[in-house]
Amino acid sequence: MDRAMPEPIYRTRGVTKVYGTGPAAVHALRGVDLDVPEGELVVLLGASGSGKSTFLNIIGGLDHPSSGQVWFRGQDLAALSDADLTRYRRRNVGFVFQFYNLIPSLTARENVALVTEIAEAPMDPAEALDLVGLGQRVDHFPAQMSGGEQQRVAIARAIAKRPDILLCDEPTGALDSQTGVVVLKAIETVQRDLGTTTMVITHNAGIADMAHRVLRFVDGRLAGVEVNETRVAPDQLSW
Ligand SMILES: Nc1ncnc2c1ncn2[C@@H]1O[C@H](COP(=O)(O)OP(=O)(O)OP(=O)(O)O)[C@@H](O)[C@H]1O
Repeated sequence: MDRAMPEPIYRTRGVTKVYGTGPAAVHALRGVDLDVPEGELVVLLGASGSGKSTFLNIIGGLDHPSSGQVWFRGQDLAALSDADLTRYRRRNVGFVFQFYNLIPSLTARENVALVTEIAEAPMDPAEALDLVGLGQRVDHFPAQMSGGEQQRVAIARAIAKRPDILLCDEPTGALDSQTGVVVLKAIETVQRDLGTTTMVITHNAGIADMAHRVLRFVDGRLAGVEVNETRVAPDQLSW
């Protein structure tokens, strides 16, 4: 192993995913080998359909690969039963998607509490909301908040159970750039203050400058991995 590389939180080898069969088969992933170091902020770039979401869904335990291995801290996810994969997902993984999926009839605090009530050692919902800069908004309903604020509630909800990994699929995709920066700041705070390994899919190549590591997907393959020597703060990104 490369000595400069800390023990990876994820290791994937030969991961493929084929949707459908015969002439209609779609080869979404064509053999992905990757090591993700613990605690990093990783950005995934690539054209639409290049396999980014499929890859994130597989390492997040939402889907199984067609072949290949995914190890999470040495545990082969492909070998887990559906029940064990669900347990892994619940304990270890926080998800954030493009659309916030908050429950409209619940306040910010109550939306986060839905998760903390079933987690093992959660944060207080107010603490999680404070971390993403919403300490003053805990009793607001989604309709009373901007898109960026709602997305930060979704981030608070994802991290309140103290997951080891935060997986974000186009978290700023529905936001203007100014609001997007505030959301990216919240994601960076989580990665830095909690040490949560964080992976972010984006179509906005400028966002890659805030990452430790940048993964480029092309047609179901990992075409390149770059390590940023210096990182750019979210409010200094150009996009
Ligand atoms: N459930 C599915 N059934 C069939 N094909 C699928 C399914 N999910 C994804 N695909 C196909 O797999 C390929 C990879 O899709 P994926 O969503 O992983 O790409 P992506 O890089 O995340 O794209 P985008 O940036 O548009 O979200 C695409 O050709 C897509 O149409």
